[in-house]
Amino acid sequence: MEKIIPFTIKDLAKITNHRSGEIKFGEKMITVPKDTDSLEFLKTCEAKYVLFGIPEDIGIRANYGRPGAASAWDSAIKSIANIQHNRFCKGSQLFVLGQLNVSAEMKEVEHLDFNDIDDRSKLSQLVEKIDKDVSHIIFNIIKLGKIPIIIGGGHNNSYGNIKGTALAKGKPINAVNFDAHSDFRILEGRHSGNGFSYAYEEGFLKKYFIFGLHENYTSKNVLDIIKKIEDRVRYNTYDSINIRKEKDFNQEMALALEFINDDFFGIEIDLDSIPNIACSAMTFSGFSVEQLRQFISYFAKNKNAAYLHICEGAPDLGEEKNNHLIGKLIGYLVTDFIKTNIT
Ligand SMILES: N=CN[C@@H](CCC(=O)O)C(=O)O
Repeated sequence: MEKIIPFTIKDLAKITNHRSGEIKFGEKMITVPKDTDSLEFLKTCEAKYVLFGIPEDIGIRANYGRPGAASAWDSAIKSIANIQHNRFCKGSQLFVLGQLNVSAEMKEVEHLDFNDIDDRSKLSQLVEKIDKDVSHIIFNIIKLGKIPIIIGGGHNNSYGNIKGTALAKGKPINAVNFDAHSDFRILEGRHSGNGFSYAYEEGFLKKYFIFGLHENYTSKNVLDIIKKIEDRVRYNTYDSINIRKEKDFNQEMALALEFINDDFFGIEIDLDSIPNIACSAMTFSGFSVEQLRQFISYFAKNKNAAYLHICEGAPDLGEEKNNHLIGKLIGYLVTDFIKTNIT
């Protein structure tokens, strides 16, 4: 776990706005004591959930996207530290592991250009490097019987989450992905658009349900591939649920759960499925925040839910005066997960 920058009690104190008569998550969340190995500490720690940040956007750059998602972790942890610790949710359920140290990699990509074939290959190689670290860390967390809550970063990190969980569980896992995009693009070198196809091809992902695909942004090629493997990969579209009303949101959640619930599954949330959220693939049309919150609550209730990954939110691409809002949204999603997760 040497690639982790631990989050200390001092870091937490700096971002918590203390008020007399109130108790904030920042006063109750668990951090690793000074000079203690995170993993050793985690073995003895009672908190069930492990918060882990991946402040990178290299996978997004390698996918011709707009960088900015590296800033979501900072924004999220600041918001989470200021949630009220009360009868509805307790900060002490969360261990703040810290963030993946990607500073060297982020420096390296500053001047790389997606349009240059050599640069693109360098970007993909760096994504592979991050994949290894992410899967190693997720493996260790899950092996200890804990539940990771991962704040990205690009959706490329679905690969490391799935691989790490599968290795820890000793078998391939399933995933449900609330997303406008399939991220099942061809195996052309790693990036944020092919985390699930790589995990599938390499045998870490068994069954995959994509919830709320945007019909306008899914290629014929991907639809054809998915059609051929529909015993293992299924989807519904946002358009068929919220626009044409051919399908019902709640019934679709039940169908998706039935599909993936024969084994452990990861819950993947891409914030580019929600309108007006600053993201690489920002949109004005999509499911509401309330639908997303209901989705997390619904899937978290199941004992097979192995982790939660929230990604692609990019405060740096948002309005300067309101760039705390993505962190605040992530805070709601994290507490929705904790409040209903019963594993
Ligand atoms: N993870 C997101 N993948 C989408 C969006 C790409 C982008 O614009 O950043 C995709 O590959 O289509």
